[in-house]
Amino acid sequence: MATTMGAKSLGAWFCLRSCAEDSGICRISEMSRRPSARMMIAFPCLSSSLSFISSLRLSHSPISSSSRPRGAPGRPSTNHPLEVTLQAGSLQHDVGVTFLVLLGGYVWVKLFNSLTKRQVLGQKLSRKIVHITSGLLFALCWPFFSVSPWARYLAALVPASNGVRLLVYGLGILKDDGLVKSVSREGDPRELLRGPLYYVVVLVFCTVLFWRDSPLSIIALAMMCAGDGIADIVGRRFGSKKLPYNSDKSWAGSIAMFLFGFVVSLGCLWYFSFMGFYPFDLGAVGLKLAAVALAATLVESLPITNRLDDNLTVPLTTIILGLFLFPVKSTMTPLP
Ligand SMILES: Nc1ccn([C@@H]2O[C@H](COP(=O)(O)OP(=O)(O)OP(=O)(O)O)[C@@H](O)[C@H]2O)c(=O)n1
Ligand SMILES: C/C(=C\CO)CCC[C@H](C)CCC[C@H](C)CCCC(C)C
Repeated sequence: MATTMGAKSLGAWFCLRSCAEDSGICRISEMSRRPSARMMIAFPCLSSSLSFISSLRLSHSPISSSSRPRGAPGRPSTNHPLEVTLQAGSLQHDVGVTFLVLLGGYVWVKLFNSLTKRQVLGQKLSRKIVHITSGLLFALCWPFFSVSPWARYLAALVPASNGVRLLVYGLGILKDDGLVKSVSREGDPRELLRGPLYYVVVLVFCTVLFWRDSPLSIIALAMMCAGDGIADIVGRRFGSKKLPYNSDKSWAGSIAMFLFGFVVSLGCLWYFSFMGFYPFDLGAVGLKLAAVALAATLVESLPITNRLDDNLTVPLTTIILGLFLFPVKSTMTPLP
């Protein structure tokens, strides 16, 4: 208890020091706009359990020195022992978060496997819920990583290692009926090498390329996970009226995809804005987002699914159109 309090005050002191260095004047309101500070406010239990390392993270905000490439203007790169300690602290922190998210992903897929086994959920519905939730939950964990340049690469290890897992089981090197049942349509292990594998590849690309620097990543993931996922669930149940140009897809599925993709994207943008990553202005973003959601929905509805998987076409369309509508600020930092 005493250690935690001590660590927190030390962390707060580092934050004040960092704020003062960055802007000259530091106000508490400025602190609370920072993602790590937001995290502390929103998740006090998590923040206290992350204890000392987390407290040190207070000094690692997107606008603080550690996010700048070394040698970039603003603050000279030093080898001050304190800075080395802070960097080591955030590496430990990021490794810890990566491990927790990996574990979360594993438990999540297992949970749906067990619900399917106990016939609480049908296999198709269970697979779609895994499709809707896992990528989104993964992205919602991004704010818990530090602003170190290596954070995005560590985070990308989560979908990447799931990709390796899908390869191993999809190629039949190892057998795991539970995994196959939770993520395949018909229970054929080779299916893991298509939709699910593309899905985790898209997660890796969005994490490494856009990370929390641009709303593009989260919009692409919302359209792929929530939009495409709900189209299936609603379309199968209420999709009696088929689209004139595709008898496999329905108006109900496509309308649900547009609406749910749009609303979930908005929710995620608000969440990242609440965490302090980019501003959220409904008026400015609403129409653009609707245009992106419409384009993704149209592409998903085309009769091309046999040749091109929706897990590739939907995020790709979102990103291509989104690049024009939501310009990406270049903050890619080199690996240390
Ligand atoms: N716009 C849409 C999309 C899907 N569906 C319904 O959902 C089913 C599955 O669609 P789709 O996502 O294309 O399925 P798959 O390619 O089989 O599955 P996945 O993308 O998950 O691999 C369709 O047969 C259809 O009944 C729909 O009615 N309208
Ligand atoms: C069924 C799927 C796609 C078919 O269209 C989804 C496959 C999901 C992967 C096998 C598991 C992915 C795990 C995530 C990368 C991590 C989620 C972590 C979170 C905290 C639950």
